[in-house]
Amino acid sequence: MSLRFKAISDPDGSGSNSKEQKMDLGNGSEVVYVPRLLTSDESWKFFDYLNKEIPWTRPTIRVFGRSHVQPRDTCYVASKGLPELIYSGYQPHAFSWDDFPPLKDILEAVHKALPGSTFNSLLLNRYKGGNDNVGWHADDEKLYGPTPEIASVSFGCEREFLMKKKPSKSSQGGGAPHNSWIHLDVPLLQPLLLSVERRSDDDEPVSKRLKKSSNPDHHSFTLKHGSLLVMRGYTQRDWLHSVPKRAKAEATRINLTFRYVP
Ligand SMILES: O=C(O)CCC(=O)C(=O)O
Ligand SMILES: [Fe+2]
Repeated sequence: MSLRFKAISDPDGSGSNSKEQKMDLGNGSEVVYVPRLLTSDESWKFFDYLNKEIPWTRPTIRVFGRSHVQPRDTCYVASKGLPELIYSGYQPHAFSWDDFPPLKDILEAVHKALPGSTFNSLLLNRYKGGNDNVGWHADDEKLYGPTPEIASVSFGCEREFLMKKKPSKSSQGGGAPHNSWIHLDVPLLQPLLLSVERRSDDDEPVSKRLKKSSNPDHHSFTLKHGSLLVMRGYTQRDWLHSVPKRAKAEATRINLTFRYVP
């Protein structure tokens, strides 16, 4: 069985962000993909600004009781008065939206694409080549509540974004591990060939860009320059995601994940 993105509105094929596509992951989890939230030119302007102006840091974090230098640069922006974010034993300094005005323009584009959604904090990541990555995790910090909506905007080098289902409760503890759970840190999907920038990709249904997999518990997306990917519902409770190392991804990618802290 293969789950497919369903185009929910593409009346004119104009290449605007009306080409929103939804994927129902089951049990109240959903992913939405907007291939072109921003035009390529706009997106390169934002990329250059962010690459140069954001005070990127590469903190030491704790994972499974061990200290590591996080394998990507990061920065955090949040509205005043929100509780502090702590992840992997690291508490980032919260910069203000006024420190980086173009972020407010990107946030406005996200809000416009997702009517009714509100975001008041932002985690920025910069991957300076194919070695930089984010391992399997869920953004399930209590701070975000049980069903956080996370809006992820990507700039620069296309990278693969993998999702896999967490083991079901019945397979945790006691019995044999869930089949697909054995290689926790090894992507189970073969890498997609990183596509060379092809204009026509914009018009290609995301279903065609999905790795063909017989396993409905694993999905792979190539996140394009200027695209928006939204995870909502119970996605953080039931699924993990990662951006794995890719030797061929030499160029820099910047990703912004907008979140809401109630
Ligand atoms: O870079 C990405 O696409 C994902 C980043 C991410 O998962 C995170 O910041 O929590
Ligand atoms: Fe994440």
